[in-house]
Amino acid sequence: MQKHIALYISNKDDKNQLIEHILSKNSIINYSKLKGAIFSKKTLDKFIDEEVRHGNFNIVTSTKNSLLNSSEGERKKALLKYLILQNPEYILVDNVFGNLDVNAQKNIEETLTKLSLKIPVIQITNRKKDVLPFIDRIYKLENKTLVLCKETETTKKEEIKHFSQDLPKPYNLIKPQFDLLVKFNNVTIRYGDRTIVKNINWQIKPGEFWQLVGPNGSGKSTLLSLISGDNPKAYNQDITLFGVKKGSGESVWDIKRKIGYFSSEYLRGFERLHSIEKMIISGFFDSIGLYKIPSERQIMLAHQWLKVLDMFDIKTKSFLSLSVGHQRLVLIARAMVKHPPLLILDEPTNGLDDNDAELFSKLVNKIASESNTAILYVSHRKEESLLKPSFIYQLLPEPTGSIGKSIKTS
Ligand SMILES: Nc1ncnc2c1ncn2[C@@H]1O[C@H](COP(=O)(O)OP(=O)(O)OP(=O)(O)O)[C@@H](O)[C@H]1O
Repeated sequence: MQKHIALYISNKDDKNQLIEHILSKNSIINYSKLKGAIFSKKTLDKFIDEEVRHGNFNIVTSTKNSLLNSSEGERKKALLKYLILQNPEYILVDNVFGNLDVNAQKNIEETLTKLSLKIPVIQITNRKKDVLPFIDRIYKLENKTLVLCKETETTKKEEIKHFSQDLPKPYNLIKPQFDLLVKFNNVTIRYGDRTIVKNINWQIKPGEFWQLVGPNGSGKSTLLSLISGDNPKAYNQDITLFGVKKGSGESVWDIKRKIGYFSSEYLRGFERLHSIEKMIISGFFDSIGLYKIPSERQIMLAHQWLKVLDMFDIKTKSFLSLSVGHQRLVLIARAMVKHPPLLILDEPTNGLDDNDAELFSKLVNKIASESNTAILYVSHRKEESLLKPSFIYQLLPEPTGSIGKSIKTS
C-alpha cells in the first residue's frame, strides 16, 4: 500500500526550494526515478506562457476556452484533468483548494481520492483544514529538513496579535460628491456568444462591507474588472462609478485613484528591493517604487500605519524579507494610506497559512469598522468566522448567464 504524505508549511517556508528538495534523490520520498506530475500555480503559469508565446493550446477548459481567457477555477480543474491523462507515477499537489468553489473542491477531493488508490499523492498545504482525507503522514519543515508531525502539531496555533492602535485619520478628507460608489443598472456582459452575467443590478454605498460570491466561472472577476476600470466592456453598459457615468468622458485614472486594490496575484509586481516604509509611502503616488519626494504629512501618516501594523521598528527592512502574510499587511496599508472610498480585495487570503489568514482578516475587519472606506472582497474560502461582511452579492449561474442577488447579513 502506498503512503500518501502531506507537507504542512507556513508562509515563512520557501515552497519552491521545498518542492525541489522533496523531488531530489536525497529526500525521504525518493521518487526521482518515477515520472511525476506537479499540480501547482507554477505549472499552470508555464502552460499559459506556452499559449501566449508559442500558441500551444494543450489544455482546453470545460467551456472550450484557452487557459488565458478562463477563470482561475476553470484553469485548475482543466490542469488536473490534463495531468491525470498523462498517467503519472506520482502526483504532487500544491494549494489544491485555493480559488476553487465548494463544489469544485469536493470534485477535486474525490478525483484525488480515486487517484490515491493507484499512485502516491504528495500534498503541500498551509491550511490544516485542507489536508486530504487519505493522507497517511504529515510532515513539516524544521531547519530545512522534513520532520514527521504528531497529530496535534498541525493544530498548534501561534498567538495572533491584535491591532491595538487606532487607524490614521484620512489624508485628504474629500467631501464625497456621490451617494453611491458603484451603481450597476441591468448590466449584461457577453464574450462571443456566451452571456457571462445578465441584468445585474447592484449598488455599493460609502462605508459598506461586501463579499462577492459565486461558483467558479460565474463572473466575479468580470464584475470586479468593470469596477476597477480595466474592462472595455463597461462602456456599453449603464454603470455609474463614484457619481460619474461610465462612457461620459471620465478618466480611468480618476476612478483608479478612488480605489485601493489588492489581489493575492499582486505581489508579482513588487520585485524590487524597497523598504517597508517606502512601500507604504508609494501608495500616495500610485506607483510601485518611490520616485517622488513625500511630504512630511505623508511620511507621518505612513508611520502611523507602520505603528498599527507593529512594524515601525523594522521600517527600513526590505519588504521582500517579510513573510508573505506580513507582506500582505503592508500592501493593505499601502492601498489604504490615501483612505480611498473603496478597497477591493481579490482572493485576499489565498495562499496564506492559518495564522496569517487570521491576522490579515483582523486588519480588514478593523478597517471596515474604523474607517469610512467601503470594502469589497472576493473569496471562496469560508472565512466567515474571520471576515465579517455586512452584505453579500451572490452570482447564481444560469444557462443564459449569471444573475445576481444582494443579501444583508446583519
Ligand atoms: N477574455 C475572455 N474571453 C472569453 N471568455 C472569458 C474572458 N474572460 C472571462 N471569460 C469567461 O467568463 C466567465 C467568467 O469568468 P470570471 O473570471 O469572471 O469568473 P469568476 O467567477 O471570477 O471565476 P473563478 O472563481 O474561477 O475565478 C468564465 O467562464 C471565463 O472563461
